[in-house]
Amino acid sequence: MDFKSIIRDIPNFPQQGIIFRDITPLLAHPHGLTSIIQGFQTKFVELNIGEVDAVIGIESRGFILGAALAMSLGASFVPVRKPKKLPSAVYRVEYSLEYGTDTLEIHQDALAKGERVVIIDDVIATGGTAAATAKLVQQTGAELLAYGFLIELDFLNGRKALPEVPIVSLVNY
Ligand SMILES: O=P(O)(O)OC[C@H]1O[C@H](OP(=O)(O)OP(=O)(O)O)[C@H](O)[C@@H]1O
Ligand SMILES: Nc1ncnc2[nH]cnc12
Repeated sequence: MDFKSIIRDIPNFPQQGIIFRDITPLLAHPHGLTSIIQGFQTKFVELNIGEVDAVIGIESRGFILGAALAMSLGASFVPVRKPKKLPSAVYRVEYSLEYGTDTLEIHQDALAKGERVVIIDDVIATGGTAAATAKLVQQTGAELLAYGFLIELDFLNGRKALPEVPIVSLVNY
């Protein structure tokens, strides 16, 4: 499937100068989500990352892709959320976005030490969100195997902000 031809470009959203890559038309396509998940799985197999115990999905668009991948792999799904959403004890990290700053949290008991995990999100821009999520995973003691992004904005060099694990992206701009 030609993802790029289905993803919609919205200029000047949510701020002047940003081209927002809108994945809703791809999610609306009857085979869109299946093709994305197949894309992740094929690339993870090629990279030989091995058995995945848990998929970490980053709020909110990462929940859609992460939950679908977890189902397909027969793995756990663990949400990383914006602040004050998770009800039990959390680890917390602050990070920068392409536009603004934010905080992310994970439940302290969400992952066991040594659990083998991948982090999934729709977009890597500056890499701040994904790097913050790796810090949260590190605090739990789980093992980060790889990242999966539907979209990578190459010109922002986000992958330079990430730890040295394989990075899969399905569409590049
Ligand atoms: O690489 P970065 O510069 O950190 O940017 C990437 C993040 O920005 C977007 O999230 P947003 O905060 O807009 O949240 P949403 O998924 O809830 O719309 C996107 O879904 C990624 O999570
Ligand atoms: N340009 C962009 N399009 C969609 N999501 C984003 N998240 C950060 N930058 C983005």
